[in-house]
Amino acid sequence: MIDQEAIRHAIAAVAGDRATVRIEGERVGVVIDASGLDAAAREALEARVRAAASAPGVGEVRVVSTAERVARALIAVASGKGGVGKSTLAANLAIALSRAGRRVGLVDADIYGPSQPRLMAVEGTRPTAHDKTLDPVPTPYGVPLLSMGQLVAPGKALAWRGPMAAGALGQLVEAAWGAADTLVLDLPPGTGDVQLTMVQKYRPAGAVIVSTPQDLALIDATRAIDLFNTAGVPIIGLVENMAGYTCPHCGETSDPFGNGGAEAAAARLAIPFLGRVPLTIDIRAASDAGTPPAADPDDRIFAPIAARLVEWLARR
Ligand SMILES: Nc1ncnc2c1ncn2[C@@H]1O[C@H](COP(=O)(O)OP(=O)(O)OP(=O)(O)O)[C@@H](O)[C@H]1O
Repeated sequence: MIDQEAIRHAIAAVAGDRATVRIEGERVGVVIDASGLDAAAREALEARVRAAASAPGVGEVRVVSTAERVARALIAVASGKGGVGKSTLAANLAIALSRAGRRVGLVDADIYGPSQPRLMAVEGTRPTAHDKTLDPVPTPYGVPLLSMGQLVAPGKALAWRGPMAAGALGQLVEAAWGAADTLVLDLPPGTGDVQLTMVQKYRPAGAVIVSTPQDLALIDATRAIDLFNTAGVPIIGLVENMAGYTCPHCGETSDPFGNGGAEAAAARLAIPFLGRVPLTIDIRAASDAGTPPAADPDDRIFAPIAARLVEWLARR
Protein backbone atom coordinates (compact mmCIF):
# COMPACT_ATOMS: atom_id res chain seq x y z
CA MET A 1 0.00 0.00 0.00
CA ILE A 2 1.33 3.41 -0.86
CA ASP A 3 0.61 6.49 1.19
CA GLN A 4 -1.33 8.64 -1.30
CA GLU A 5 -1.69 11.57 1.11
CA ALA A 6 2.06 11.70 1.76
CA ILE A 7 2.85 11.61 -1.97
CA ARG A 8 0.38 14.41 -2.79
CA HIS A 9 1.80 16.44 0.06
CA ALA A 10 5.41 15.92 -1.10
CA ILE A 11 4.55 16.95 -4.69
CA ALA A 12 2.62 20.02 -3.54
CA ALA A 13 5.64 21.00 -1.42
CA VAL A 14 7.86 21.27 -4.53
CA ALA A 15 5.37 22.29 -7.22
CA GLY A 16 2.57 24.13 -5.37
CA ASP A 17 -0.61 24.38 -7.41
CA ARG A 18 1.23 23.85 -10.72
CA ALA A 19 0.86 20.08 -10.26
CA THR A 20 -2.22 17.95 -10.91
CA VAL A 21 -1.71 14.50 -9.39
CA ARG A 22 -3.42 11.24 -10.29
CA ILE A 23 -2.67 8.03 -8.43
CA GLU A 24 -3.90 4.65 -9.68
CA GLY A 25 -2.72 1.52 -7.89
CA GLU A 26 1.05 1.88 -7.73
CA ARG A 27 1.22 4.36 -10.62
CA VAL A 28 1.63 8.11 -10.04
CA GLY A 29 0.90 10.55 -12.88
CA VAL A 30 1.64 14.26 -12.57
CA VAL A 31 0.76 17.03 -15.03
CA ILE A 32 2.73 20.22 -14.47
CA ASP A 33 1.48 23.58 -15.67
CA ALA A 34 4.74 25.00 -17.04
CA SER A 35 3.42 28.37 -18.18
CA GLY A 36 5.95 31.16 -17.72
CA LEU A 37 8.88 28.78 -17.10
CA ASP A 38 11.81 28.52 -19.48
CA ALA A 39 13.15 25.11 -20.55
CA ALA A 40 15.74 24.89 -17.74
CA ALA A 41 13.27 25.81 -14.98
CA ARG A 42 10.73 23.37 -16.38
CA GLU A 43 13.23 20.49 -16.40
CA ALA A 44 14.39 21.31 -12.87
CA LEU A 45 10.78 21.32 -11.63
CA GLU A 46 10.06 18.02 -13.40
CA ALA A 47 13.07 16.43 -11.67
CA ARG A 48 11.94 17.67 -8.22
CA VAL A 49 8.41 16.40 -8.81
CA ARG A 50 9.73 13.02 -9.97
CA ALA A 51 11.84 12.70 -6.83
CA ALA A 52 8.94 13.74 -4.60
CA ALA A 53 6.64 11.18 -6.25
CA SER A 54 9.08 8.28 -5.95
CA ALA A 55 7.93 7.14 -2.51
CA PRO A 56 8.25 3.58 -1.18
CA GLY A 57 5.86 1.20 -2.96
CA VAL A 58 5.43 3.39 -6.06
CA GLY A 59 5.97 1.32 -9.20
CA GLU A 60 5.84 3.94 -11.95
CA VAL A 61 6.06 7.73 -12.03
CA ARG A 62 4.98 9.71 -15.10
CA VAL A 63 5.57 13.44 -15.21
CA VAL A 64 4.45 15.59 -18.15
CA SER A 65 4.56 19.35 -18.52
CA THR A 66 2.04 21.28 -20.55
CA ALA A 67 3.92 23.00 -23.33
CA GLU A 68 4.74 26.57 -22.50
CA ARG A 69 2.00 28.66 -24.06
CA VAL A 70 3.21 31.76 -25.83
CA ALA A 71 0.81 34.69 -25.75
CA ARG A 72 0.79 35.55 -29.42
CA ALA A 73 -0.55 38.79 -30.88
CA LEU A 74 -2.09 38.64 -34.33
CA ILE A 75 -1.83 41.91 -36.24
CA ALA A 76 -4.03 42.18 -39.33
CA VAL A 77 -2.86 44.32 -42.24
CA ALA A 78 -5.86 45.26 -44.34
CA SER A 79 -7.02 47.58 -47.09
CA GLY A 80 -10.36 48.60 -48.52
CA LYS A 81 -9.32 47.60 -52.03
CA GLY A 82 -6.53 45.85 -53.94
CA GLY A 83 -3.29 47.23 -55.25
CA VAL A 84 -2.63 49.80 -52.51
CA GLY A 85 0.54 48.06 -51.31
CA LYS A 86 -0.93 46.04 -48.43
CA SER A 87 1.31 43.02 -49.08
CA THR A 88 4.40 45.20 -49.47
CA LEU A 89 3.60 46.84 -46.16
CA ALA A 90 2.84 43.57 -44.36
CA ALA A 91 6.20 42.07 -45.44
CA ASN A 92 8.21 45.14 -44.50
CA LEU A 93 6.42 45.67 -41.19
CA ALA A 94 7.02 42.02 -40.26
CA ILE A 95 10.75 42.47 -40.90
CA ALA A 96 10.90 45.86 -39.17
CA LEU A 97 9.07 44.43 -36.12
CA SER A 98 11.54 41.57 -36.00
CA ARG A 99 14.45 44.02 -36.17
CA ALA A 100 12.79 45.90 -33.29
CA GLY A 101 13.03 42.79 -31.11
CA ARG A 102 9.69 41.04 -31.58
CA ARG A 103 9.64 37.36 -32.58
CA VAL A 104 7.60 37.58 -35.74
CA GLY A 105 5.87 35.20 -38.14
CA LEU A 106 4.13 36.24 -41.36
CA VAL A 107 0.82 34.77 -42.50
CA ASP A 108 -0.26 35.46 -46.08
CA ALA A 109 -4.04 35.02 -46.15
CA ASP A 110 -4.49 36.83 -49.46
CA ILE A 111 -6.37 34.17 -51.43
CA TYR A 112 -6.79 36.50 -54.42
CA GLY A 113 -3.08 37.11 -54.95
CA PRO A 114 -0.72 35.57 -52.41
CA SER A 115 2.47 37.53 -53.05
CA GLN A 116 4.46 36.98 -49.84
CA PRO A 117 6.55 34.03 -51.11
CA ARG A 118 7.93 36.32 -53.83
CA LEU A 119 8.35 39.35 -51.55
CA MET A 120 10.18 37.23 -48.95
CA ALA A 121 12.35 35.38 -51.52
CA VAL A 122 11.00 31.86 -50.89
CA GLU A 123 8.93 31.37 -54.02
CA GLY A 124 8.47 27.68 -54.82
CA THR A 125 9.36 26.46 -51.30
CA ARG A 126 6.62 24.25 -49.83
CA PRO A 127 6.04 23.98 -46.09
CA THR A 128 6.46 20.58 -44.47
CA ALA A 129 3.99 19.24 -41.90
CA HIS A 130 4.13 17.03 -38.81
CA ASP A 131 1.08 15.59 -37.00
CA LYS A 132 -1.14 17.58 -39.41
CA THR A 133 0.55 20.82 -38.26
CA LEU A 134 2.34 22.98 -40.81
CA ASP A 135 5.94 24.07 -40.28
CA PRO A 136 6.46 27.70 -41.37
CA VAL A 137 9.02 28.24 -44.14
CA PRO A 138 12.15 30.10 -42.95
CA THR A 139 13.01 33.21 -44.99
CA PRO A 140 16.35 35.04 -45.38
CA TYR A 141 14.94 37.86 -43.21
CA GLY A 142 14.44 35.99 -39.93
CA VAL A 143 10.66 36.02 -40.33
CA PRO A 144 9.16 32.59 -41.07
CA LEU A 145 6.26 32.54 -43.53
CA LEU A 146 3.15 30.57 -44.35
CA SER A 147 1.11 31.55 -47.40
CA MET A 148 -2.12 30.44 -49.01
CA GLY A 149 0.01 30.42 -52.16
CA GLN A 150 2.04 27.51 -50.72
CA LEU A 151 -1.11 25.44 -50.11
CA VAL A 152 -3.23 25.80 -53.24
CA ALA A 153 -2.61 26.05 -56.96
CA PRO A 154 -2.68 29.61 -58.30
CA GLY A 155 -6.24 30.79 -58.89
CA LYS A 156 -7.82 27.77 -57.13
CA ALA A 157 -8.83 29.59 -53.97
CA LEU A 158 -10.52 32.42 -55.83
CA ALA A 159 -13.95 30.79 -55.68
CA TRP A 160 -13.73 30.02 -51.97
CA ARG A 161 -16.55 31.10 -49.72
CA GLY A 162 -15.87 32.75 -46.37
CA PRO A 163 -15.91 29.63 -44.17
CA MET A 164 -13.59 27.71 -46.53
CA ALA A 165 -11.09 30.53 -46.59
CA ALA A 166 -11.28 30.84 -42.81
CA GLY A 167 -10.73 27.09 -42.47
CA ALA A 168 -7.58 27.26 -44.58
CA LEU A 169 -6.45 30.32 -42.66
CA GLY A 170 -6.79 28.27 -39.47
CA GLN A 171 -4.12 25.89 -40.71
CA LEU A 172 -1.78 28.83 -41.28
CA VAL A 173 -2.46 30.59 -37.96
CA GLU A 174 -2.37 27.42 -35.87
CA ALA A 175 0.87 26.17 -37.42
CA ALA A 176 4.07 25.40 -35.49
CA TRP A 177 5.02 29.03 -34.86
CA GLY A 178 7.18 28.09 -31.88
CA ALA A 179 8.37 31.09 -29.93
CA ALA A 180 6.83 33.71 -32.24
CA ASP A 181 5.06 36.36 -30.13
CA THR A 182 3.67 38.32 -33.08
CA LEU A 183 1.97 37.13 -36.26
CA VAL A 184 1.52 39.66 -39.03
CA LEU A 185 -1.52 38.71 -41.11
CA ASP A 186 -1.74 39.90 -44.72
CA LEU A 187 -5.52 39.83 -45.31
CA PRO A 188 -7.17 39.67 -48.74
CA PRO A 189 -8.03 43.16 -50.04
CA GLY A 190 -11.60 44.37 -49.67
CA THR A 191 -14.27 44.21 -47.02
CA GLY A 192 -16.51 41.30 -48.04
CA ASP A 193 -17.70 38.13 -46.36
CA VAL A 194 -14.39 36.32 -46.66
CA GLN A 195 -12.56 39.04 -44.73
CA LEU A 196 -15.27 39.30 -42.07
CA THR A 197 -15.33 35.52 -41.46
CA MET A 198 -11.54 35.42 -41.18
CA VAL A 199 -11.44 38.34 -38.77
CA GLN A 200 -14.25 37.00 -36.60
CA LYS A 201 -12.76 33.54 -36.41
CA TYR A 202 -9.14 34.51 -35.73
CA ARG A 203 -9.73 37.71 -33.74
CA PRO A 204 -6.60 39.77 -34.35
CA ALA A 205 -5.29 41.87 -31.44
CA GLY A 206 -5.45 44.87 -33.72
CA ALA A 207 -5.55 46.02 -37.33
CA VAL A 208 -3.36 48.26 -39.46
CA ILE A 209 -5.22 49.89 -42.36
CA VAL A 210 -3.25 50.68 -45.50
CA SER A 211 -4.45 53.18 -48.02
CA THR A 212 -3.18 55.44 -50.77
CA PRO A 213 -4.08 59.12 -50.87
CA GLN A 214 -6.59 58.56 -53.68
CA ASP A 215 -8.05 55.51 -51.91
CA LEU A 216 -8.83 57.73 -48.94
CA ALA A 217 -10.75 60.09 -51.16
CA LEU A 218 -12.79 57.09 -52.33
CA ILE A 219 -13.63 56.08 -48.74
CA ASP A 220 -12.43 52.49 -49.22
CA ALA A 221 -10.33 52.83 -46.11
CA THR A 222 -13.45 53.78 -44.17
CA ARG A 223 -15.07 50.51 -45.19
CA ALA A 224 -12.05 48.56 -43.98
CA ILE A 225 -12.29 50.37 -40.65
CA ASP A 226 -16.02 49.51 -40.44
CA LEU A 227 -15.19 45.83 -40.96
CA PHE A 228 -12.98 45.77 -37.86
CA ASN A 229 -15.41 47.84 -35.84
CA THR A 230 -18.14 45.32 -36.69
CA ALA A 231 -15.89 42.48 -35.55
CA GLY A 232 -14.85 44.35 -32.39
CA VAL A 233 -11.15 44.43 -33.35
CA PRO A 234 -9.25 47.59 -32.33
CA ILE A 235 -7.71 49.69 -35.11
CA ILE A 236 -4.01 50.29 -34.38
CA GLY A 237 -3.86 52.99 -37.01
CA LEU A 238 -3.62 54.08 -40.61
CA VAL A 239 -0.57 53.89 -42.88
CA GLU A 240 -0.52 56.01 -46.03
CA ASN A 241 1.28 54.22 -48.87
CA MET A 242 2.47 55.68 -52.16
CA ALA A 243 2.39 59.05 -50.45
CA GLY A 244 4.17 61.47 -52.72
CA TYR A 245 6.54 60.48 -55.50
CA THR A 246 10.28 60.64 -54.88
CA CYS A 247 12.20 61.30 -58.11
CA PRO A 248 15.09 58.83 -58.47
CA HIS A 249 17.16 61.49 -60.30
CA CYS A 250 16.88 64.60 -58.18
CA GLY A 251 15.50 63.06 -54.94
CA GLU A 252 12.74 65.65 -54.76
CA THR A 253 9.32 64.49 -53.56
CA SER A 254 6.16 65.72 -55.23
CA ASP A 255 2.58 65.06 -54.15
CA PRO A 256 0.34 64.41 -57.15
CA PHE A 257 -2.59 63.64 -54.84
CA GLY A 258 -1.99 66.40 -52.35
CA ASN A 259 -0.27 66.32 -49.00
CA GLY A 260 -1.59 65.70 -45.48
CA GLY A 261 -4.86 64.10 -46.61
CA ALA A 262 -4.23 60.84 -44.79
CA GLU A 263 -3.40 62.51 -41.50
CA ALA A 264 -6.54 64.60 -41.78
CA ALA A 265 -8.59 61.53 -42.67
CA ALA A 266 -7.17 59.60 -39.69
CA ALA A 267 -8.02 62.50 -37.40
CA ARG A 268 -11.55 62.66 -38.82
CA LEU A 269 -11.97 58.91 -38.30
CA ALA A 270 -10.50 59.21 -34.79
CA ILE A 271 -7.76 56.63 -35.43
CA PRO A 272 -3.99 57.05 -34.99
CA PHE A 273 -1.87 57.95 -38.01
CA LEU A 274 1.11 55.57 -38.11
CA GLY A 275 3.15 57.04 -40.95
CA ARG A 276 3.71 57.55 -44.65
CA VAL A 277 5.53 55.35 -47.15
CA PRO A 278 6.61 57.24 -50.28
CA LEU A 279 6.08 55.97 -53.82
CA THR A 280 9.58 55.11 -55.02
CA ILE A 281 11.02 52.99 -57.78
CA ASP A 282 13.37 51.48 -55.18
CA ILE A 283 10.49 50.03 -53.16
CA ARG A 284 8.92 48.50 -56.27
CA ALA A 285 12.18 47.08 -57.55
CA ALA A 286 13.15 45.70 -54.11
CA SER A 287 9.74 44.02 -53.76
CA ASP A 288 10.03 42.38 -57.17
CA ALA A 289 13.54 41.20 -56.34
CA GLY A 290 12.58 39.69 -52.96
CA THR A 291 14.80 42.10 -51.02
CA PRO A 292 12.40 44.07 -48.78
CA PRO A 293 13.74 47.56 -47.94
CA ALA A 294 12.97 47.07 -44.22
CA ALA A 295 15.81 44.52 -44.08
CA ASP A 296 18.27 47.29 -44.94
CA PRO A 297 19.98 48.56 -41.75
CA ASP A 298 19.55 52.12 -43.10
CA ASP A 299 15.77 51.79 -43.39
CA ARG A 300 14.13 54.99 -42.13
CA ILE A 301 10.65 54.33 -43.56
CA PHE A 302 9.31 51.14 -41.98
CA ALA A 303 11.26 51.20 -38.70
CA PRO A 304 9.37 54.21 -37.26
CA ILE A 305 6.01 52.60 -38.14
CA ALA A 306 7.13 49.34 -36.50
CA ALA A 307 8.22 51.32 -33.41
CA ARG A 308 4.66 52.64 -33.06
CA LEU A 309 3.32 49.08 -33.34
CA VAL A 310 5.76 47.86 -30.67
CA GLU A 311 4.55 50.65 -28.38
CA TRP A 312 0.93 49.73 -29.06
CA LEU A 313 1.60 46.06 -28.33
CA ALA A 314 3.36 46.91 -25.08
CA ARG A 315 0.45 49.10 -23.92
CA ARG A 316 -2.35 46.66 -24.57
N1 LIG B 1 5.51 52.64 -51.78
C1 LIG B 1 5.60 52.00 -52.95
N2 LIG B 1 6.41 52.49 -53.93
C2 LIG B 1 6.48 51.86 -55.14
N3 LIG B 1 5.81 50.76 -55.46
C3 LIG B 1 5.01 50.23 -54.52
C4 LIG B 1 4.87 50.79 -53.22
N4 LIG B 1 4.00 50.04 -52.51
C5 LIG B 1 3.63 49.02 -53.33
N5 LIG B 1 4.23 49.14 -54.53
C6 LIG B 1 4.06 48.26 -55.71
O1 LIG B 1 2.67 48.27 -56.04
C7 LIG B 1 2.25 46.97 -56.46
C8 LIG B 1 1.09 46.50 -55.58
O2 LIG B 1 1.57 46.33 -54.25
P1 LIG B 1 1.08 45.12 -53.33
O3 LIG B 1 1.08 43.85 -54.07
O4 LIG B 1 1.84 45.23 -52.06
O5 LIG B 1 -0.41 45.63 -53.11
P2 LIG B 1 -1.64 44.89 -52.45
O6 LIG B 1 -2.48 45.97 -51.90
O7 LIG B 1 -1.19 43.83 -51.55
O8 LIG B 1 -2.27 44.29 -53.74
P3 LIG B 1 -3.21 43.01 -53.90
O9 LIG B 1 -4.56 43.57 -53.73
O10 LIG B 1 -2.92 42.58 -55.30
O11 LIG B 1 -2.83 42.01 -52.87
C9 LIG B 1 3.47 46.08 -56.39
O12 LIG B 1 4.07 46.04 -57.66
C10 LIG B 1 4.39 46.82 -55.41
O13 LIG B 1 5.78 46.56 -55.66
